[in-house]
Amino acid sequence: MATAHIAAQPGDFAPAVLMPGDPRRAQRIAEAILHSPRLVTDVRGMLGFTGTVDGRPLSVMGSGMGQPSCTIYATELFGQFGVERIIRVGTAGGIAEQVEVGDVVIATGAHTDSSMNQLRVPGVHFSAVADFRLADAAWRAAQNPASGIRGRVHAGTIISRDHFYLTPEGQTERLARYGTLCVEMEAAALYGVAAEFGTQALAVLTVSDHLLDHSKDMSSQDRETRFQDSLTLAVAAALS
Ligand SMILES: O=P(O)(O)O[C@H]1O[C@H](CO)[C@@H](O)[C@H]1O
Ligand SMILES: O=c1cc[nH]c(=O)[nH]1
Repeated sequence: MATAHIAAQPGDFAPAVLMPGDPRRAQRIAEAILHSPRLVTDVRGMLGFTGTVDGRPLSVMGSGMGQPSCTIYATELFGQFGVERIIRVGTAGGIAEQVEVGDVVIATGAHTDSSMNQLRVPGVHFSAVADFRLADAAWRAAQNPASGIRGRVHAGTIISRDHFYLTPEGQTERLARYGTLCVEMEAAALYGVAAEFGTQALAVLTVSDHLLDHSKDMSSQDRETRFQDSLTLAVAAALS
C-alpha cells in the first residue's frame, strides 16, 4: 500500500514516529537509538526507519523543510499507515532573550505566517497547539534527573515561518515581546494535520542559532548532530 511519497507496507511504521526535517538526521537518530532499525521507505531520499526502543516499536522519518513538505508526510503517515503520534525533532532559531543556543524548546503552540491552516476552517484563525499529553510527558522527562538532560529546557509558543531568509522588519522583536521562544518551519502545519486526523503531535526543538545575537550560532555539522537532549525528551513523549 505505497502512497505517492512513502513506499512502505501496512505495519511498516510504528504507532509513534520521530520526525526531523533532515533525512540524514533521521538515519543518525535511527542508528543511535533504535534496536535493529530497518529502512521502510526512501522515496525522494526521505528516509524512514522502524525498530524498537526498550522492546517497544518506534519509527523515525524525515519531513523535509517547510510546512507543505511536512504536511504531505504527516498526512500520509496518519491517514494511510496507522501512525498515532508524530514528534518533530528539529532545529530552531532563538527569539526570546532567555533562550540560548543549545537549549531545548517544547513547542506548546505555534504561531504562523503560513496560509496552510487558514484553509482548514473557513473564517477561523486556527489554533495550532501541541497535544497536551505529549507536551506534559516531555516536560516531566525534562524535570526528572534520571533522564540525564544536560542543558536548559523551555516550554511555550514558537513561530513556524514559511520564509527562512525573508522576515518583515520588526517582526522578530515583536514576537519576542509576545513571549515567542523560537522560530522553525514545520510545527504549525504538523499540529494542523494532527487536529485533522484526531491524532497527536509535538515539536521538541534544539536552538541552533539566535536571531537577535548570532555570536554563538551552531555550524551546519552541529545542527546535524547536537540534538541529544531534544531526542531524549522526544523519545520520552513518543513512548509515554
Ligand atoms: O532542523 P530541521 O528539522 O530541518 O528544522 C529547521 O531547519 C530548517 C531550516 O534550516 C527548517 O526545516 C527548520 O524548521
Ligand atoms: O527555521 C529556522 C531553523 C533554525 N534556525 C533559524 O533561524 N530558523
